[in-house]
Amino acid sequence: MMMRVLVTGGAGYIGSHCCKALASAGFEPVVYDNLSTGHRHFCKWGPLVPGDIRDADTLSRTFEAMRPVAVIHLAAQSIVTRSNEDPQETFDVNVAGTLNLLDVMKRYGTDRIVFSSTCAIYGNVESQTIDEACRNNPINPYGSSKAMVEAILESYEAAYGLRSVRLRYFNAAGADEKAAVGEWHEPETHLIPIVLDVAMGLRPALQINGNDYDTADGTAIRDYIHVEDLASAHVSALTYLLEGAPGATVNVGTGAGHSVSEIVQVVSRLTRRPVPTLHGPRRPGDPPRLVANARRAGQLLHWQPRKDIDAMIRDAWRWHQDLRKADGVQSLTA
Ligand SMILES: NC(=O)c1ccc[n+]([C@@H]2O[C@H](COP(=O)([O-])OP(=O)(O)OC[C@H]3O[C@@H](n4cnc5c(N)ncnc54)[C@H](O)[C@@H]3O)[C@@H](O)[C@H]2O)c1
Ligand SMILES: O=c1ccn([C@@H]2O[C@H](COP(=O)(O)OP(=O)(O)O[C@H]3O[C@H](CO)[C@@H](O)[C@H](O)[C@H]3O)[C@@H](O)[C@H]2O)c(=O)[nH]1
Repeated sequence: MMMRVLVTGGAGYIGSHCCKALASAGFEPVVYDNLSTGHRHFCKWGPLVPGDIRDADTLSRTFEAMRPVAVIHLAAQSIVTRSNEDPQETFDVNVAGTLNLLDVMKRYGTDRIVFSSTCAIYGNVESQTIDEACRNNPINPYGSSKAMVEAILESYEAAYGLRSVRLRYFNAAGADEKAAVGEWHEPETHLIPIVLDVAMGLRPALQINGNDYDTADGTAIRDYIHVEDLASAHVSALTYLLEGAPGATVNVGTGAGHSVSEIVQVVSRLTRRPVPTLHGPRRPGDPPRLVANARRAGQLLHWQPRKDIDAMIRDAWRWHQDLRKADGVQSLTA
C-alpha cells in the first residue's frame, strides 16, 4: 500500500510541485488546504481536503480517515509586507496553526514532519553565504514566526520524539509548465513574476525596491532555487526521516546570488523584450543579501540542485505566458 503523506498548503505554488514529486517517488499526497491563496486545480496527485490548519476538528477527522505516515507542512501566511502590516494574522496562522497541527499529529502518533522554513529567519547577515549555524535574527514578523516554529519543533523532538526536518528555503522560482502548475499569487508580490508581467507589457515598469544597498549594483541579492529542485528536497527530507534519522535544519538554495538588476537583465535577455525599471524606496523588512551555503543538504539529504537561473526564468516565462493567456488578462494596470 502506498504511504500517505499529508501536505498542508499543497494547493499552493511550492506545495503542488511537492505533491507531484511525492507521487513520482511512490507516495500518496493528501492535500490539506483552506484555498486562501492556493488553487483547487493544482491538486492533481491525490485528494484535496479543504480545511484550515487552525481547525482542530477538521484536522482530526482528516488524520482519522487518512492516517498519514508523515506531514509536509507548507501552509502559511508567507508575504513579508503583509506580516509587517498584520502580524496578528501571521502569528495566528504560522505559529498557532502549527501548534494545532502538531497537537493532532501527537494524538494520532504521526511523528515525522518536514517544515517550510525560510532564509528570512537569518535577517541581515554580513557573510557572503549563510550556513545553518548562523544566528537567527529575523527582521520581519514573517521570519520571526518561522523561527518560532523551528524552536517549537526542536522542543517537540526532545520532549515527544516528533522528528522534523526544517527546510530553510531560499527564494523559490520557476514552474513545471508541463504539469500546469506554477507561481500564481493574487496579488503577486514576488520579483520574478512581476518582472515577467513587465516583459509581457502587462505592467509599465518594475519598481526596484532600493538601489542603495551595499551590493555591487546597489540592489538586493537573493538565492533563487527552482521549485522542482525545492520539491525534490522534500522527498529527500521525507526519505531521511522515514529511515529513522534525527531531526535537522537544512538550507535549500543553490549558493548563487542574483541581484534585482541581474534578474531584470536575465529576463530581458531570455524573453528578448525590454523591461523598463524605476527606482523606489527599500521595502521594510528586506535584508540586502541572502545566499545559501547549501552543503549540508548535499551531505545529509544527498540532495543537489539541478537548475540554474536561466532554466528558472525560462520555465517561469513559459508558465507565466500560459497563465496570463488562460486568465485573459490584457493589462494589470488598465
Ligand atoms: N515562495 C518562496 O520563495 C518561499 C521561500 C521560503 C519559504 N516559503 C514557504 O513555503 C511555503 C509555501 O509557500 P508558497 O510560495 O507555495 O505559498 P502559497 O501561498 O502559494 O501556498 C501556501 C498554501 O497554504 C494554504 N494556506 C494558507 N493558510 C492556510 C491555513 N490557515 N490553513 C490551510 N491552508 C492554508 C494556501 O491556500 C496555499 O495553498 C510557505 O510556508 C512559505 O512561508 C516560501
Ligand atoms: O516589485 C518588486 C518585487 C520585489 N523586489 C525585490 O526583489 C527581491 C526579492 O523579493 P521577493 O521576490 O518578494 O522575495 P523575498 O521578499 O525575498 O521573499 C520571498 O522569499 C523569502 C525567502 O527569502 C520567503 O520566505 C518569502 O516567503 C518569499 O516571499 C527583494 O529585494 C524585493 O524588494 C523589487 O525590487 N520589486
